[in-house]
Amino acid sequence: MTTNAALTTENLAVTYVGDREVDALKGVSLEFPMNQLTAIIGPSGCGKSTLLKSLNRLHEIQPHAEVSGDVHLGEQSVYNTDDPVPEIRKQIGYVPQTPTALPLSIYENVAYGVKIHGEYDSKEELDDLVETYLRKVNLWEEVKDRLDTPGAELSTGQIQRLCLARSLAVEPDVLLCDEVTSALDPISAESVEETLESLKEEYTIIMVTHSMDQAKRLADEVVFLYLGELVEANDTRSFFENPQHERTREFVKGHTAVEYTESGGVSTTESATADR
Ligand SMILES: Nc1ncnc2c1ncn2[C@@H]1O[C@H](COP(=O)(O)OP(=O)(O)OP(=O)(O)O)[C@@H](O)[C@H]1O
Repeated sequence: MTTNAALTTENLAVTYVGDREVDALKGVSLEFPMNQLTAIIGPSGCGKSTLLKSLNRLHEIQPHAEVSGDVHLGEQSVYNTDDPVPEIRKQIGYVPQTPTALPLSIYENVAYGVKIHGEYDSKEELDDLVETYLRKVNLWEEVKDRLDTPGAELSTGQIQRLCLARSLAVEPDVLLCDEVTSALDPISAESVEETLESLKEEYTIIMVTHSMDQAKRLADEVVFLYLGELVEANDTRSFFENPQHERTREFVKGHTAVEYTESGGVSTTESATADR
C-alpha cells in the first residue's frame, strides 16, 4: 500500500470477553491511503465490523470489548489521547448498515452535527452547508423543495444518502461505511454506490462489504481478513487478478465460508456464491 496514509493501525487487537472469549481481531497493522476507497472483505465472522468500529472507537459502546495496539489519524493517536471520543468520531465518521433518519426535518438532519459542534456563523452559512452536502450525495435535486419535511419520509435509499450527507457535513477526515448498501433495494443500492463513487476522489472512505462485485466496482484498495487476521492488503486489481496468498486465492475463486462448531472452535468450507 502507499505511504500516503490517512489512517494506520498498529498491531490492533480486539477481544470480546463476555460469556465466550473471542479474539475478533488479532494484531492487525494496516495503512488506509488518503482519498481512496478501501474495501474490507472476508468471510462472515472474520472481524470486518470489529476492525471498522475500532477505527473510531465505536466498539466501546459494546460491553466487554478489550483493545490493544493503536490507530493513528495522520500523526495523532486515536487511543492514547486526551481528546474526547465525540471529537475523534467527528474526524472519523461512521455510516451504519441500516439507514436511519433522525426524527427531524431533512434540513435539520444534515445540519445536526454542524450545530452541535457550533461550526457556522450565520443562518446563510448553515443553509449553504446543507445545500453543499445534499449536492455532494446527489440528493439536492430530489429534496430541495421539501427541506422542512421529516427525513424519515424519504425512501430508504434517500435516507442512506441523507446519512452520508449528515456524516460529511462535519467535515471528517475519514468516513467509515458499514455495508451501507446491504439493506437497500437494487436501485437504491446503485444510487448509493454512485454517490460513493463520486465521493471517493475527495474523501478517505473505508467500507465493509460482503459483495466482491461491489469491492471490484468501487474500491481502490482491498483488505482481506480471515479469522481476525490480516491476510492480504493490495490495490484492487492486483488483489483480484494476482492474489499473493493461497487463502486469498481460495476466497476470490470459491468464497471461503467459516462455520462455528458446537465446541466454540471454527471450521472452514469452500462454497461458490452468487455474490461475486
Ligand atoms: N459484542 C460481541 N460479543 C462477543 N463476540 C462478538 C461481539 N461482536 C462480534 N463478536 C464476535 O467477533 C467475531 C468477529 O465479528 P464481526 O462482527 O467483527 O465479524 P464480521 O466479519 O463483521 O461478520 P459478518 O460478516 O457476519 O458481519 C465473531 O466471532 C463474532 O461472533
